[in-house]
Amino acid sequence: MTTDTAPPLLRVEGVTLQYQTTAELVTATWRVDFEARRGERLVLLGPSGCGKSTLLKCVGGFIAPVEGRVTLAGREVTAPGPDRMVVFQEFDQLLPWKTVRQNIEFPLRQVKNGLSASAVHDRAQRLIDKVGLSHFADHFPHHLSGGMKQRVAIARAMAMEPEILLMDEPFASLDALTRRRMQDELLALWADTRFTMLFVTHSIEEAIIVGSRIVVLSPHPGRVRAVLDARTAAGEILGEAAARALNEEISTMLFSQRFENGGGI
Ligand SMILES: Nc1ncnc2c1ncn2[C@@H]1O[C@H](COP(=O)(O)OP(=O)(O)OP(=O)(O)O)[C@@H](O)[C@H]1O
Repeated sequence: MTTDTAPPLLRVEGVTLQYQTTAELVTATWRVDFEARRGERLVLLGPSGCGKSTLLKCVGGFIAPVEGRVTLAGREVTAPGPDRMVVFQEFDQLLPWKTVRQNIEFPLRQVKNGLSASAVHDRAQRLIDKVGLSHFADHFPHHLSGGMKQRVAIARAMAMEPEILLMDEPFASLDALTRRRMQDELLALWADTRFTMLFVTHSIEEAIIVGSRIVVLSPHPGRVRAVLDARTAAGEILGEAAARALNEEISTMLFSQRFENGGGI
């Protein structure tokens, strides 16, 4: 459970991330610092190109920082691992030749010295039930809607019981109604299991709905502009007026930067 005195689960310290292309060296983020406590829903919010996805990939262990470091539960992140599962935006992240159940069971079976066959089955079934896909367990991905596919991707990631769930704009490709429903479902799932989540979005509304704290990043290269609470001191969802005020505060921050930097959100 989250306590303010517990050491942070995730620490991102002075992280600069770059891409070397044939033409140039692209600096995606510049000396970024933030922390996530256990059980927290931390959102990375910022305009397109500010390095949100690159930061997520770095926490995932897919990209190494050129400066700074990332630690999870005190261990430096140097490679991908089952303690950090990622859910992407794309609908095609599932294996099309496997059913819902097989998609969820597959990574569980890959874990060395892992679970018995019956434990794999039970854990997959529990997650299938949790995300409301009990009637679709034996369906293939092409029979599912976009929202259902994202539920499978979330269930698959959660079945691994990672230390932290990394979500890269997971609902961005969904229609507005489904997106809203998925946000609520994600919060219900969180209320049930209190997992730690790092969630990337460029939607201010989504950040305020989904996050308990929001890291606002400045435009390219991404730097931390502010870290804001998106819940009351008691951890409750913000009232309408407080949510609107927070939205305005963030909009002002992002739009003033936009004109300072001549860039677009
Ligand atoms: N593979 C790559 N090679 C070179 N540059 C890259 C690569 N991937 C990203 N970049 C650049 O790094 C910067 C950060 O990109 P990133 O995708 O992390 O931003 P983002 O905030 O997630 O944007 P969006 O919201 O549009 O997805 C951008 O300038 C982008 O052009």
